[in-house]
Amino acid sequence: MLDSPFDSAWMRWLDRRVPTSRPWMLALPMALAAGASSGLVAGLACVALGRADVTAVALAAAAAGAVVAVVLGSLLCALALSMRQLHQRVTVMSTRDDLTGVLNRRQFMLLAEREWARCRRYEADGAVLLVDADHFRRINDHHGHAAGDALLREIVRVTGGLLRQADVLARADGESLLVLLPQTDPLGALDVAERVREHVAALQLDWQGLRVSTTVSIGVASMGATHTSLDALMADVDAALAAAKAAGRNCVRASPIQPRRSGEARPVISK
Ligand SMILES: Nc1nc2c(ncn2[C@@H]2O[C@H](COP(=O)(O)OP(=O)(O)OP(=O)(O)O)[C@@H](O)[C@H]2O)c(=O)[nH]1
Repeated sequence: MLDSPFDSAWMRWLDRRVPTSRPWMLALPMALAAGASSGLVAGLACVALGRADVTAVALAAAAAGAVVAVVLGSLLCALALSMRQLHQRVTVMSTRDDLTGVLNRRQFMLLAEREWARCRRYEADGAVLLVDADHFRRINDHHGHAAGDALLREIVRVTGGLLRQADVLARADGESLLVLLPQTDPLGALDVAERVREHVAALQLDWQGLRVSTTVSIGVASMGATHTSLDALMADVDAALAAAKAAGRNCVRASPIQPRRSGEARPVISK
């Protein structure tokens, strides 16, 4: 949950009492309570002053009180509903990437930190992938920034379609994505990375009659005992991506802590 002025105690109180679909649930009880109490007060005042028209004054006061309460209740409802919408919008803006709609890096790091702690606590498996589009500058240069944007969205769509519900997909920055794979061992992470690589390589964006495509290089790092912090893990995944780029792109490289596959000189898989 975000820290924001919308999280103040009174906002939360109001929010609980104003269901989106039934705003009258606040206005109606307020009107009844205000009408009854102002009628009662007016009636008592009439009795105290010895006036004869007790009932008429009490009824008039009750009606006036109810009207005022309905107006106030409606205003409060409108305020609560617009604050809620604003809160939802601020939450989306601060956690999601505008272009692709997936989580932003900041939010990813919060979730990764939690997963990191869980893995350490229970000695569980988990992995992070860093997926970076290859030579993306050329896409922008040849087809324009809008085509690059559309291709990025397609890469996100394709990648997201390959992940489980518990996995987390985020935009790291520019043309790179981060994937968090909870409960995934090193070989499982390599398999996911390889599938992402293959599916992106097969992607063909139809852009103004032209076929636009790209490949991705992917770094993989598993949450192992050798990492003393999440930062160390992220440094490993950066290094693995750099190795994939250096190896010619359109391939997957894992950080050295990955167990080796039989016969491999390095713990990597590639195209
Ligand atoms: N269309 C579009 N382009 C972006 C976005 N973010 C970053 N880029 C572009 O991605 C390109 C990244 O360029 P580089 O860092 O040189 O990397 P690259 O060309 O992909 O080369 P390698 O990563 O080394 O394979 C730049 O042209 C950026 O403008 C975006 O949101 N939309």
